[in-house]
Amino acid sequence: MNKYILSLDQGTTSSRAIVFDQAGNVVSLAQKEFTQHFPQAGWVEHDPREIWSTQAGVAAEATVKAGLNGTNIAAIGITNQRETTIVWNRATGQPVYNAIVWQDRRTAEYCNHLRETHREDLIRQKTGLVIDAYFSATKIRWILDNVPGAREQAEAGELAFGTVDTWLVWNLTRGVVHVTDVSNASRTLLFNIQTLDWDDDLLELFTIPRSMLPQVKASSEVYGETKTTIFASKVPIAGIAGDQQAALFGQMCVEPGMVKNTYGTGCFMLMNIGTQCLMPSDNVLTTVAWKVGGQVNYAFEGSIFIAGAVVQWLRDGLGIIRSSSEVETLAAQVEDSGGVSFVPAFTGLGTPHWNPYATGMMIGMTRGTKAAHIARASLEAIAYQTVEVLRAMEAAAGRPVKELRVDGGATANNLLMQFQADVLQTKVIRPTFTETTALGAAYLAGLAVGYWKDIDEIKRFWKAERVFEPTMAPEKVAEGFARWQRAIRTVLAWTRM
Ligand SMILES: Nc1ncnc2c1ncn2[C@@H]1O[C@H](COP(=O)(O)OP(=O)(O)O)[C@@H](O)[C@H]1O
Ligand SMILES: O=P(O)(O)OC[C@H](O)CO
Repeated sequence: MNKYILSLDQGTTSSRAIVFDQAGNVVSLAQKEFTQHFPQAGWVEHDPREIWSTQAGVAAEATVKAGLNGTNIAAIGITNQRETTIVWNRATGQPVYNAIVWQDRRTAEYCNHLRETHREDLIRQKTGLVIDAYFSATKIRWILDNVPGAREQAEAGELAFGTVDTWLVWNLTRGVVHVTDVSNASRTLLFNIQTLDWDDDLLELFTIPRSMLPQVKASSEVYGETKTTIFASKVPIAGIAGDQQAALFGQMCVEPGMVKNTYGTGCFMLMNIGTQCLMPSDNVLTTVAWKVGGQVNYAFEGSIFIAGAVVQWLRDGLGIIRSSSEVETLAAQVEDSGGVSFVPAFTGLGTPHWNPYATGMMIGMTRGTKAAHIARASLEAIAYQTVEVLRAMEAAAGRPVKELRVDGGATANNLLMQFQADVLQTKVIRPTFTETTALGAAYLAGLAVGYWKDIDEIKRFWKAERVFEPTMAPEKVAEGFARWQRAIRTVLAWTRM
């Protein structure tokens, strides 16, 4: 009987499930968007039950579409939007509050206070991260402080915390397994990436009881078996990684120095730095890439909070396009942005600025400004933010980046990819298969159960579909980037910190 790997990819805007065969090909795919809740300015929440129901729904759909049932599935791999925080009651399995999403800024004030009163460099040495509302710790603390009775229940050992991977495994095993993997743990601001354990000093600082936390496992091992009725038989859950780390693995950036950039809701650039935990002084993060075969691999990361989401905003907020793909046709109607600069800092700024209060700004409009110029300025904003991150990463690594592997929904946009290569002055390589996040989780799961022998076997599945070579004159590149930097400075001058 042929066997397959089922990958569950729980993203910020949708839940996806993909069935892969042994050659790394897609056999079937199902996807469902779910509700975004914005209860106050700067707050972003998801309903954990909707995360689970959409994920369970697409898992069943993809399996059925492929004509399979649980007996044909060798293993399940899970990958997820990271940092998003869920706290639930261990006995009932019910969340005590909505999931607080990675983009949520409600704890920015508290982070500012922490920055003033605590040694940020010490926290950085332990976690590889900066103090920012982006990460899970302050979100857990907020739930314990604001949901009536939550702190008492947590202290009595009645509550469990998890990032989305943990929540999915808990539900897939009906409350039997409470685990996460090292890559997700490294995004919480509670995990010491040197000792690879939850850090007692940080737990004390954020007043979080250790009993709430999941057990931290490798990214590729059998964590348990499914107990849900979705599958006719028990299926091993054998791979977990945060979506950006999974994409790094799916892109086969397995050698130090290899870099990928994923263009989804946000943009996340990761560079493999090998087995040593290096801490650059710049605002580049250090994170755990994965633990496979007993070996931990680290990565540098640059995080951009708004990338493809700016295109969604043009569609849903401004209504100047009907579908995301229309942005390319619209932007192609003009040669350039006509002097318009757009900084889409809708949820603050990440790397390298780390400013939670920054908001969006569009500047340089005239009577001649058309929707096409705004579309173009939006795509340019994605590309220029990426330039800032890549330059910071090069400074951290002490060497230039020669090529960038790209993936994610917005890489379908050829105009954006060509402009990206131009302004980076670096080769941009798009693989044949751009759902690398799901692929990475599938690889991790497959390796754990012997579906694939080793990394060398899966390496040969990666193939370039198109290489975008830089063609723009260097003076033009420099002029455009200088204008972008001026726009960023203007946003930061406008913003309080
Ligand atoms: N042709 C396109 N040009 C630019 N952006 C696009 C295009 N197609 C999709 N996108 C953007 O890509 C994002 C979806 O990518 P995806 O990788 O599915 O993201 P996520 O995993 O964050 O939900 C959306 O924000 C969407 O606006
Ligand atoms: O849902 P995505 O793919 O935009 O990824 C979100 C990141 O994991 C946030 O850190």
